[in-house]
Amino acid sequence: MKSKEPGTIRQLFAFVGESNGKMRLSIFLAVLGELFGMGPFLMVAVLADALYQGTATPTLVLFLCGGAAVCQIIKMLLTWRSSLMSHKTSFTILKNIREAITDRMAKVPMGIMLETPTGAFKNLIVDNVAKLEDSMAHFMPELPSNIAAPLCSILLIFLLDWRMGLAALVTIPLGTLFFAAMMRGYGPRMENYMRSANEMNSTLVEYVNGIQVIKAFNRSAASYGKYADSVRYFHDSTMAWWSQCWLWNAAARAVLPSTLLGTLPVGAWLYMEGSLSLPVFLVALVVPLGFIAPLMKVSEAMEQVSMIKGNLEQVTTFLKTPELVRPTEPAELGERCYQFEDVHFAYNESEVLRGISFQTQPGTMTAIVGTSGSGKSTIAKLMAGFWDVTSGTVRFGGQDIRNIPFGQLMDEISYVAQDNFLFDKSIRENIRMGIPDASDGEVEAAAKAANCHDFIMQLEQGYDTMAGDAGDRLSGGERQRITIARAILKQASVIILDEATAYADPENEALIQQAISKLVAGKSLIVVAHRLNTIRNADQILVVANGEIVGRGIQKELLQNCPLYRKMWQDYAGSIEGGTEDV
Ligand SMILES: Nc1ncnc2c1ncn2[C@@H]1O[C@H](COP(=O)(O)OP(=O)(O)OP(=O)(O)O)[C@@H](O)[C@H]1O
Repeated sequence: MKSKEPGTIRQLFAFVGESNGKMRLSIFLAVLGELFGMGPFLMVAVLADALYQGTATPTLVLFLCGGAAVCQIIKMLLTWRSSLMSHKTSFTILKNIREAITDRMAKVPMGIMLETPTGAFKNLIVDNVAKLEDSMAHFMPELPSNIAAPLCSILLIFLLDWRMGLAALVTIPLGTLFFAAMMRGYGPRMENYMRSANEMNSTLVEYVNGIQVIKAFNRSAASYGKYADSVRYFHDSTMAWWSQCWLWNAAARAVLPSTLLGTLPVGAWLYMEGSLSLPVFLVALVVPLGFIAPLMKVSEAMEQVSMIKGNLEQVTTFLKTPELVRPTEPAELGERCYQFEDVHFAYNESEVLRGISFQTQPGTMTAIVGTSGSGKSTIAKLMAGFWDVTSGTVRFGGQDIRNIPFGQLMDEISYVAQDNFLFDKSIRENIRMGIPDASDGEVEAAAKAANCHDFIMQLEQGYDTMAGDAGDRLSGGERQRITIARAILKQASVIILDEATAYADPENEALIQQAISKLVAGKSLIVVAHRLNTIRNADQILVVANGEIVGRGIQKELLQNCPLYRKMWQDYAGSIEGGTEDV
């Protein structure tokens, strides 16, 4: 419920952590600085009065001027300390927010991480948080001090003459009204602005990633409809927002500073009437001019609150993503095999797996085949613990997978996905990720087993070539073999291959198959397969259609009693004759 959500400032303070005291002190110093900032005005009032009364002496003038200078210096020092502390605190808040996000990233279902566009995470961690810094560092200490400064000025004028105090306030109701008109619907508009900015950034990242395809088809940026739409939407929503604000903003900024509209006629009338002295008249004219700037800053601070709110909302929404709850103590594992017991799974509303039950045996190969979109990869992702089941149980080593710490499960399995990701580190370090403390010899042995040693040695710097630099020169199959070398080095007891050979050419496929056979020697292998020839010798083949297992057994059995498998095999055989191999 929205009303139970803590306010923006409270939410921010939740991230202040160890710097809570510093932030409060910085606010206190800023307010104190403003109080000292009133000193010179007070001195001017006293001096003007003394001059007018004819009681001014050189000592008094010197004392008042010195006092004004000291007040100004103290104000400067206090503001400087306050600003320093608030910036430091802001960076602590940003650090805490970023840590909270990255901590959450490690705990949310891995599937969410894999399926969220990279651009969205970049927005969240870099852009959103950076925007917060600027708003926070100034907003936190300046808001109280910017409120304190006008209040002190007003108090001073009221003390000198309450009628002039009222006259100085005359523009505030009208200015506030204009300001309120500007802020109408600000929150939702801001949210819309940020959503459209995020969407534009995400599609931009997607566009850059897909630039090869766009060029290959000789298309312009505008032809990439999603990107063009998101830019247009960002432009339209920003313009709609600002055109609503501009008029009221200009009106508020024009009216608020015009305190002379009240003080000049009222003061002149009271002075001529003889009930107001000239020094008080002059002070009442000048002092309000000093509180206009802080008041304008208060109005800007209101905008900043909305900005902070919008940015914080993105952060808190992600922080509320339910995490995968796993124990911290290692679980006792039996034989390293999987048991699916009546597993149902839905990504959102619609179920993609229904009543899946099967068991794998240690040291054997289980293949999962089926029509496109039937749920094969989802089964593999549940095995890797990327998502939790909706109902039913996935067991590994006899334990419910939810009772196994994520790190322990990851030590047991190697998950080789289709989009074989290489970090922008040296190829050696990419392979070493399998076991961070592996020696160079072990890394090279794994690379040899995965049939990558030869092509790595042909690269300019061999194993020390950066994967990013080599990226263009590595074929999909070569990249695949590097990830297999990584998995070989890891020595996990279970290997999960998700469509590992889907896009390899025949020569690469043979090399990949050799690499895989070394990878899986003596291990349990689960393979999500598109090419039926790679799994014809599997110990168990599961045929999936529409989220259900419609056939299971070895190839020979399935060819006899599973019509879908028979058809897939016939299609596959036909495609080979027809010159392509995809099923
Ligand atoms: N993150 C997701 N959110 C929502 N739906 C998803 C998600 N991932 C997959 N799906 C849907 O779940 C269903 C099963 O997908 P899955 O990738 O497991 O099928 P698959 O058999 O491996 O398909 P393919 O062989 O084409 O890769 C599909 O309808 C797919 O659109």
